[in-house]
Amino acid sequence: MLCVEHVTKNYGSFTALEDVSLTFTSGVYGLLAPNGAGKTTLIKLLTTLLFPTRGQILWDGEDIQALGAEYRGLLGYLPQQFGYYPGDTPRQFLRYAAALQCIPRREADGRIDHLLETVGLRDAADKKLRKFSGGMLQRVGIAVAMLNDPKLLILDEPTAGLDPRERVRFRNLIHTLSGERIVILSTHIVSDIETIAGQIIMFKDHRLYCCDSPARICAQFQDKVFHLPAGTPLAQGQFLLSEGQGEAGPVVRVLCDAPPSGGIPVAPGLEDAFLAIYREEQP
Ligand SMILES: Nc1ncnc2c1ncn2[C@@H]1O[C@H](COP(=O)(O)OP(=O)(O)OP(=O)(O)O)[C@@H](O)[C@H]1O
Repeated sequence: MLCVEHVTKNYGSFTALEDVSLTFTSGVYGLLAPNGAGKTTLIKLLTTLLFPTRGQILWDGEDIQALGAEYRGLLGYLPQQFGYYPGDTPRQFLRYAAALQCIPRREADGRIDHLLETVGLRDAADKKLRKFSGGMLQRVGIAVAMLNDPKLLILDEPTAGLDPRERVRFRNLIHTLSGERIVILSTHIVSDIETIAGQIIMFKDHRLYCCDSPARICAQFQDKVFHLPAGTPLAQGQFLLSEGQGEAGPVVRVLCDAPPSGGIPVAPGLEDAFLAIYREEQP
């Protein structure tokens, strides 16, 4: 079990995270917040690339700083951008990564075959990485992160830049790999985690806003989301979520406490919740 206890992280006089407490057991956790909210900061703290200004992070009750290499040995991490040698094949690159982790060659080779199969790269195992698409490279990255069969798998915006098909494929892969481990996945793409994250963590004003299931987060906005015909002037207290196509033509999706005249109630989705929660924060 991983516990973040009252963690604050300052960069000089700027507070990126303030008094954050979280408990992670097994399953997929999605870190969902707008750019600059502190997702990468939390990930760097969890991967010991940064240390808290205040508070502590515990793995099974022991401080991860004190555990050091022992903690990093049970961690798999895919950063936003991972470095690789374009002239390598996935198999060569995975062997290199396994050697860095001191995994014996024979054990590594068996594991690499299994991982290449799992991430759907068996047929491309001996092709040069320079020829790979973004999605294929991300699958190599996740295979590297899985080499040590980690108990804790951390993925920082793993689907950024992938096309929809690769995104779905990657999501399925994460779901397959989650099993008994803790998977923490950062993103600002709602659809990436709506279906696979059991718990969604949101930050607001650099503090923890919630850690809850997608259904419970959406339930806060039950009976508050409506379709109105496009072009309807919005009254006070009505917030425009998005524009789109309804069954009877173009519509606007509106958040408001009382049903607007002519409004058709619709079930709130996680994207509605995201837009509603961060409505004061203009990009
Ligand atoms: N080394 C640093 N020095 C000063 N400020 C920093 C530093 N790293 C991050 N920040 C600031 O801390 C805040 C949180 O940054 P962080 O990268 O954690 O956000 P994020 O949610 O991961 O955003 P993104 O989705 O854009 O990566 C931002 O305002 C950022 O500018």
